[in-house]
Amino acid sequence: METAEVGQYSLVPLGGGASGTVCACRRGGEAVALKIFPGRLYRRTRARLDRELATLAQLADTVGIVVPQGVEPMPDGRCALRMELCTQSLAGLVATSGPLPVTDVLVLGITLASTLVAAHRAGIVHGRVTPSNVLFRTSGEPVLSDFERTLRAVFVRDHDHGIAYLAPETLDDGVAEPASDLYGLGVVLHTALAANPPFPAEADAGALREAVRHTPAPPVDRPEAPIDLLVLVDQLLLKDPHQRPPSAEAVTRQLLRLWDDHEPEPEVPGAPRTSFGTEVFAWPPPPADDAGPVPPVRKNRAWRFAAIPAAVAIAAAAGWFLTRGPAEYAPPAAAASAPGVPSRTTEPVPLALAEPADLGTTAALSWTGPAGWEFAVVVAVESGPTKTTLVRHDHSARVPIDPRLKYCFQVQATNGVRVQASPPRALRGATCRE
Ligand SMILES: Nc1ncnc2c1ncn2[C@@H]1O[C@H](COP(=O)(O)OP(=O)(O)OP(=O)(O)O)[C@@H](O)[C@H]1O
Repeated sequence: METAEVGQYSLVPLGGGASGTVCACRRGGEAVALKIFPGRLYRRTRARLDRELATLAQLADTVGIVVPQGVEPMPDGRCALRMELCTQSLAGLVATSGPLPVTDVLVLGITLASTLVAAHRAGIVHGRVTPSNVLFRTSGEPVLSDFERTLRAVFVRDHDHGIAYLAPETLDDGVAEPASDLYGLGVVLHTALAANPPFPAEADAGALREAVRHTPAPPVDRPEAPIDLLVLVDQLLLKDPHQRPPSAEAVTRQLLRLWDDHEPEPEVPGAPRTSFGTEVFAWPPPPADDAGPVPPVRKNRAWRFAAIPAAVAIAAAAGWFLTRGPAEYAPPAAAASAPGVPSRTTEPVPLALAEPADLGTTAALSWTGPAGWEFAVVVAVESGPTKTTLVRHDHSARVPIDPRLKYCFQVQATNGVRVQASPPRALRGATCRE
């Protein structure tokens, strides 16, 4: 792949369009993705973009999305949006590896549907959920990128761009609603299962518009896939937004039920495996005096993703738990076996939250839990809102609190297959339901 040197930057172009060219960028010891804009950003656009990024950053606490880290100047005077560098997109993955195993499709679906739950609850509609906007982290975790609607509004693309992936109701005016994101999820899952989108992307634009508007999506030919998964994909791709599943929550619940019933495919020795975590571009060899760390090139590493990312597993559990109303706690056993929560085995693991320390405007929490699991802290105001924050492998956290209010706390743990919750702990005499 062609590499350009710009000042101290080594740039490998990954693709792009009207809103900019995305490049993998190595500079010093750091590797990032840069979306380099074709023109300058006006002050008002920049302010709107900054607000949008701040809102997205809140979502990134609980679900997998690529949140750009900010706009920065380039050595050649252009400016660029800096993002974490992912390995590849779903579009790239199916182009090289073919259809994904059903296990991976379920993980992908649960991850993306949970992400849409969080986005839609925050009032954010993505509007372009497509296979090239589904990326994979180096860990293999699938993430949704390209949420920045501000850029799409400023750098307007060719009217026919990406119509193979767009919901029929958005073809004319581009206005997307939550149901349009569900259609996008259908396109993504169809592509993951069939290695092609439902309608051929290379078709003539007029014929493609007609097909997206009127032709029923062709069924996916995967006899080994659960029939309910194939039916769900068909429902997501219905032309009438009102006939699609009612919400991202409903889709997440349905996918989690399928996950609970699903037996992962046995590995066939020598058979090609999905490589969610494989890097697809090779950096040029570093100059001899460049001793800084560079990201490892793992061109042939096959990596099978068969666990739900911790953030998503916890968000799914918390989502269920929250639908029961403010400050209403599910008992730990119920949380672990709640419908919709990944729970292949029910053997409890030791997980206990110590008495919280009241520091006025913060509470200090600490807990014990199984090694290697990831944790999230649930903070609920008595008869008020609840917030869940992923803290990964830490065993303590300080959380901001209002000195006037009573709180309940809980810790949730996940190994990517199960979620378990600690008994709740009260602060200032709050009543926490067991
Ligand atoms: N953070 C990133 N890390 C790695 N690759 C990325 C990253 N962001 C984008 N890409 C890849 O760069 C390419 C260009 O992305 P871009 O978002 O500009 O356009 P697109 O996704 O192809 O089209 P659309 O405008 O319809 O979303 C895509 O192939 C995408 O998968």
